[in-house]
Amino acid sequence: MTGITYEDFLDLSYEPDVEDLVCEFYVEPAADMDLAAAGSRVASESSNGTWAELQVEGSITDLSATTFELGDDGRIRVAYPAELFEFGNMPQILSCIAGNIMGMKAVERIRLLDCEWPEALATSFPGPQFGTSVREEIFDAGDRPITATVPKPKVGLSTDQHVQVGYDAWTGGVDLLKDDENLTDQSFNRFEDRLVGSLEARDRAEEETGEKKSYLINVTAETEDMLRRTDRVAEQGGEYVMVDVVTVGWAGVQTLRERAEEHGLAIHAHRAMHAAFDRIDTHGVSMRVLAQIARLCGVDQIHTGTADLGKLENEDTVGINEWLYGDCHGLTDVLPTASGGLHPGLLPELVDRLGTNICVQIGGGVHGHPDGTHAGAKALRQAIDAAVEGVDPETYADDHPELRAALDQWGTETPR
Ligand SMILES: O=C(O)[C@H](O)COP(=O)(O)O
Ligand SMILES: [Mg+2]
Repeated sequence: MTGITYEDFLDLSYEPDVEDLVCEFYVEPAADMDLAAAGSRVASESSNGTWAELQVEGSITDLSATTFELGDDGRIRVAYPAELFEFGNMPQILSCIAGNIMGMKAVERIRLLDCEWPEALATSFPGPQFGTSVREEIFDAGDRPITATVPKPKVGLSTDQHVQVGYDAWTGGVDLLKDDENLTDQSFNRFEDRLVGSLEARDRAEEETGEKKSYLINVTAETEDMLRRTDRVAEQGGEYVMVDVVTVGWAGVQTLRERAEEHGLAIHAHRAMHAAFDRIDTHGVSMRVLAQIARLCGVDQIHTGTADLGKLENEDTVGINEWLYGDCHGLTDVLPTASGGLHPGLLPELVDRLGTNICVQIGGGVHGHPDGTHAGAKALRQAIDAAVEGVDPETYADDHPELRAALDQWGTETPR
């Protein structure tokens, strides 16, 4: 029998194995602890230790995590052995690396900042089916970002109104109609009616414009309902489903990913509620890690912010997007979506900061156009075209009246 205490989880000479999952945390220790003590408690509680000394036999420490780096700025790095995890089970992994430690009294604050995913663990997940290729494969969008719009008000439109707004937006030049995060199957706008009506309107819009159009319909629900709705999207000839990944939970996303592949459907991920985890920058789970999890679980598009240009607080949108584009042991990349308080006047700066390999999603900045949704959609497309061509929007607006009206309305101000 050997006694094992939390101090056994600290080893500054440890060199992580290539199969370890390495996590970086920011830690503020409790008042009566230093960073070494708090850091060892983190590794202990998130793997196989606890507050008390344990008497164990055999090689149980093979499953222990090791804190191997203590930074002056409160950053620590912890290595987790692969055997600690059930491969392909995201909830189990998160119950380790972002579980009890988030509420543990040994730390005042703790934030999971970043993960280095080892190959075997990363590839035990499917990753996205399509990722950034949707721009080319579905929309033939060339060099420009694809565009989406969410009808506003976010809930309350009848099905007929919602369908009409979609038609007006599509024919104005928008690629994707998107449901809002809290619209699913309510009494004023039933999922089934909205699905059938919108895809019929999509077909008409495609015929009129000669462009491919698609619909991000929100299937967020209890898992069995979500799958039934996904089946219906496929039966009706949709290309995408949309899901609120944080509120539905990662188990639900994993299940949805399997069903989406059976139908060849892409997944658009809305991140509603992410800020409960990542808004306070000294605590929780960073958006960077949430985006990594989403990629492993297999979403094709995800909201990653607007690089500080919109109405929502943003963590490092550029850095998160770079991670989503970068190599992760051969997993397909993810198309970042910029959304939340955007309007046409912000697009040159947005494209400057984020590039064109994105989806630009605008709600209020389309439907709040002084001449309505159709004109708002035209203004959005004109602003995109101007940004991609590198033409100043003021100049472009000289012979594009819809863009002119949008610029007169909102200028280049960032809304709140
Ligand atoms: O779901 C979203 O992304 C938001 O509803 C965007 O809406 P907004 O463009 O009006 O901020
Ligand atoms: Mg919304």
